[in-house]
Amino acid sequence: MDVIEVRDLRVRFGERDAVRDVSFTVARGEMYALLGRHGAGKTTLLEVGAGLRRPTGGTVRVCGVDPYERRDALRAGTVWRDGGLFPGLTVGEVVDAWRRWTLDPLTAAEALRLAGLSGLENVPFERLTPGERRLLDVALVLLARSDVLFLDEPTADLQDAPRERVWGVLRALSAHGVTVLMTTRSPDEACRADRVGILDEGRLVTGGDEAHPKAA
Ligand SMILES: Nc1ncnc2c1ncn2[C@@H]1O[C@H](COP(=O)(O)OP(=O)(O)OP(=O)(O)O)[C@@H](O)[C@H]1O
Repeated sequence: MDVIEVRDLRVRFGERDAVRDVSFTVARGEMYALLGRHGAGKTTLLEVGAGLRRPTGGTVRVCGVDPYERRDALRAGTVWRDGGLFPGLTVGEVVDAWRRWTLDPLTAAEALRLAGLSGLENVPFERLTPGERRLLDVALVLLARSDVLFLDEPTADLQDAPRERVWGVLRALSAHGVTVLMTTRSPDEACRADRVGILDEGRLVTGGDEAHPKAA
């Protein structure tokens, strides 16, 4: 079954369609990158997929359910580009605090291992590199056993080594069946995903259901 199904999606702000007639699917364990320029509609699409915004038209299903109506029923996590700021706390303290708000969480050690941050429990948040901060955000959504990730420009502004580290973690998660819908403005980054959908002024100009290797 496709984990993410987007059909004829339209999102209108006032007089303007930010997303129009967009259809695509993402299979379990697949990494799908939405590539587009500034203002192309990537974040809006991610918000709808994550159940944070109701579409104007069309449908979105995540694991077969409407993410806007039944967000609590989904094990889906979202990481925004700006990410969390946790001054004054160590990595372990951040994760422990998050666990207290999470139903049936993973252990802190397991979430940090999956996010490639094992051994950093005692490191203050301020000492983390930008890449490690991004991965800490990933660890926090993994705590809730999320198997669908919506990632807003996960490698933006990272240098080569931390970017590789983030990709390594995402690849490992994908290999274990985690489904990833990510956005990027970089064609090079997009091409590293299993599939790329190019968004231009709200329309998916390529990357709809015409090419779907994992469904074959
Ligand atoms: N809440 C809103 N109200 C009105 N217009 C909005 C709102 N959110 C987004 N837009 C508009 O919708 C269009 C798509 O915006 P969106 O943020 O989805 O693009 P994006 O591809 O994510 O861009 P960026 O790469 O800059 O994040 C833009 O024209 C934007 O100005």
